[in-house]
Amino acid sequence: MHAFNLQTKPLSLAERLADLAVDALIDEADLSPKPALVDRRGNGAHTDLHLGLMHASALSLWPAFKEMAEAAVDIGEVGLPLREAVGRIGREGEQAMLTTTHGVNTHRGAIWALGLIVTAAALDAKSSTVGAVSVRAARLALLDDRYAPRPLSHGAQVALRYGARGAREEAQLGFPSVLQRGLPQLKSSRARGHGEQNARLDALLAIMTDLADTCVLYRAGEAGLQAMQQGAQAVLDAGGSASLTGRRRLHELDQQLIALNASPGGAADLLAATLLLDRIERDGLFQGAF
Ligand SMILES: CC(C)(COP(=O)(O)OP(=O)(O)OC[C@H]1O[C@@H](n2cnc3c(N)ncnc32)[C@H](O[C@H]2O[C@H](COP(=O)(O)OP(=O)(O)OP(=O)(O)O)[C@@H](O)[C@H]2O)[C@@H]1O)[C@@H](O)C(=O)NCCC(=O)NCCS
Ligand SMILES: Nc1ncnc2[nH]cnc12
Repeated sequence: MHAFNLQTKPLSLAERLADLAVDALIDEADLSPKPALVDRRGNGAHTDLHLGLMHASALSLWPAFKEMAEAAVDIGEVGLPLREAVGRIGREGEQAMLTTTHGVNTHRGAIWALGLIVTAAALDAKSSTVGAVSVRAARLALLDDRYAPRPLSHGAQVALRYGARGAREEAQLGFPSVLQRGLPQLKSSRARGHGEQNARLDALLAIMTDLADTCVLYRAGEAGLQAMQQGAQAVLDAGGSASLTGRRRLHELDQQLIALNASPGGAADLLAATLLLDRIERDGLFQGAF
């Protein structure tokens, strides 16, 4: 008999969804050149983040994503018991992330967005279109978790100061930045033959054109948000990241946002959500033997 058992056990639905979520986070981190964000080139506008930390953080979240999907399978319906189970698992995931990163917030927004998507997808693996999954995710996000602490987070501070719609509202509305900006741009750039990396960059830029990114508002105020939205639109208007002029505009945007300390971390999370929903819809969830 061979020393190794080369037959791998089929993944459960929860394991497959956790794999897809972690892959989406790693694909987002690796995508380059992203304006003012951590990527293969460097740390963007961040002093406390780097690519290795983003990868380690993504991997540390695998158990939380798996547990959220398992809770969805066990509980079986959208309701307060599932919302509160997922809230508890999300908070534990945040702790695992902070232990891994020694206290740096790498993926708080991503735990929220991708956690809801993983949970919603696991609730009904046969109904895994982008529309169906995002509606279930929104219904979950609309429920109030009685055990959630209400800290004066960066998002809460800019909501008070500017009246901005943050991560919570984005999910409660069914991820409009993903469904109306990121995914249509990803598909149209792919259809124009721009190549996968450029299509993903264009999807990120499309999200940035309209998002009230609370990271940018917190770090650089309304001037920073305007620079992000207008600069992203200028890249797309110039032909996107696959064109020479678009690439020049993208470089200018990178420099401008770094100078303003305006890192679009919320848009990065929503790109990861875009990639995850795209993979779930394109590849389906029935590759294992669950
Ligand atoms: C409901 C929560 C999302 C909490 O939301 P809230 O707005 O109160 O909290 P924040 O701590 O500000 O986190 C929100 C994060 O979401 C991302 N984001 C920003 N704008 C948007 C948007 N318009 N739409 C969607 N997502 C958005 C963003 O995450 C990224 O940025 C993070 C870095 O930001 P920050 O901490 O501000 O860091 P720095 O500027 O670098 O500051 P310094 O530390 O250097 O000073 C990074 O992590 C990215 O992920 C926002 O930060 C939800 O989190 C919640 O309720 N959690 C509790 C547990 C729970 O119920 N979980 C459910 C699991 S399904
Ligand atoms: N690539 C990235 N750089 C900085 N902050 C982020 N938050 C999520 N992804 C990020």
